[in-house]
Amino acid sequence: MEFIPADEVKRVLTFSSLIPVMETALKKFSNDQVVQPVRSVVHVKDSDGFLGVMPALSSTDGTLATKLVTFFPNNKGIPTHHAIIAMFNTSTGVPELIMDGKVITTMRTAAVSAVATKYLARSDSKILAILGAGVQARSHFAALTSLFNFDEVRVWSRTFTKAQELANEISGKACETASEAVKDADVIVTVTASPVPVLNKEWVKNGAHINAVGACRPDWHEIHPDLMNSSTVYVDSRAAAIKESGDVILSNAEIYAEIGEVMLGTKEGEKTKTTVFKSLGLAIEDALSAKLVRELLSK
Ligand SMILES: NC(=O)C1=CN([C@@H]2O[C@H](COP(=O)(O)OP(=O)(O)OC[C@H]3O[C@@H](n4cnc5c(N)ncnc54)[C@H](O)[C@@H]3O)[C@@H](O)[C@H]2O)C=CC1
Ligand SMILES: O=C([O-])C1=[NH+]CCC1
Repeated sequence: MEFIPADEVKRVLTFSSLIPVMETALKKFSNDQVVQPVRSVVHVKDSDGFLGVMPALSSTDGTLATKLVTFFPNNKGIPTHHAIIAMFNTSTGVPELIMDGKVITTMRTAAVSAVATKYLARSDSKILAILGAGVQARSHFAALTSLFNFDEVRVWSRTFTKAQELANEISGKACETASEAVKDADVIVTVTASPVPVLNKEWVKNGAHINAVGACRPDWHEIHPDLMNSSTVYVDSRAAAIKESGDVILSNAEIYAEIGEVMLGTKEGEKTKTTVFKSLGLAIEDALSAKLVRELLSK
């Protein structure tokens, strides 16, 4: 069977091609055009990692796929996330190919945040703050700056030298504290593997937009409950958020809408308060990204 390695995926996939596909994926998901259970997760206690199984069917796209993703936050010297995506024939169920899923996970997550930011942030957003300095921090910088012209980009990480490294790469400013990084920021991205909040209510300017991307476990949260409860909360999937998101579960915050509902126009984009987009990652994002990669490779 054909295997498409990471460097091939990386060679063809761009944010300009991926961002519109992610918008379509989110709309289809919130319009019941996708068959997708909440992912199954196997916790690997000894190393505090997990394996997630993420199947999705989009009949209108002729796409049946599943991603297998691992997140081992204690990995040192190798990435914390690894993944493969398998695609199947929708008429026969015959497996057609296996593709690396790490590049897709990295890029589609940031592409989804970029779409959410397009709908929820103020169009004149000037200051971007990134909390975390790993794979998703870099990817989010690339995706968000492909849509917005920020005057200033700030980075905070729990290890200052890591923040400095990333800030040097992107001509941004490294900050010693998260509160300094987010002061007056219009768009904030939280991309840490922290199990406890890294972002507090009193640091955030009213009306800012937050992409809350880490904390994909029910007992982990990145956003302080007071901030969750004083913001308008959007999610990628309601069903997933009430099962997987510690930010939602531990704060008991009300979910206003799925971001796909805002895109479809079935819910208004409510922007008067601070907005939080809680991202967990959807199988349909991976399935349609894999379909896109396949199409780009066949050109
Ligand atoms: N919503 C989604 O679709 C996806 C979410 N994620 C999540 O995004 C987060 C970042 O992922 P990557 O950048 O790939 O991981 P990474 O391992 O490359 O980077 C993690 C970052 O978190 C920081 N960190 C770790 N523990 C911390 C703590 N206790 N306090 C503060 N900072 C801490 C590290 O210093 C590093 O900057 C993870 O939580 C991951 O599970 C990742 C992929 C998809
Ligand atoms: O959707 C995804 O692939 C992931 N979400 C959190 C960790 C990996």
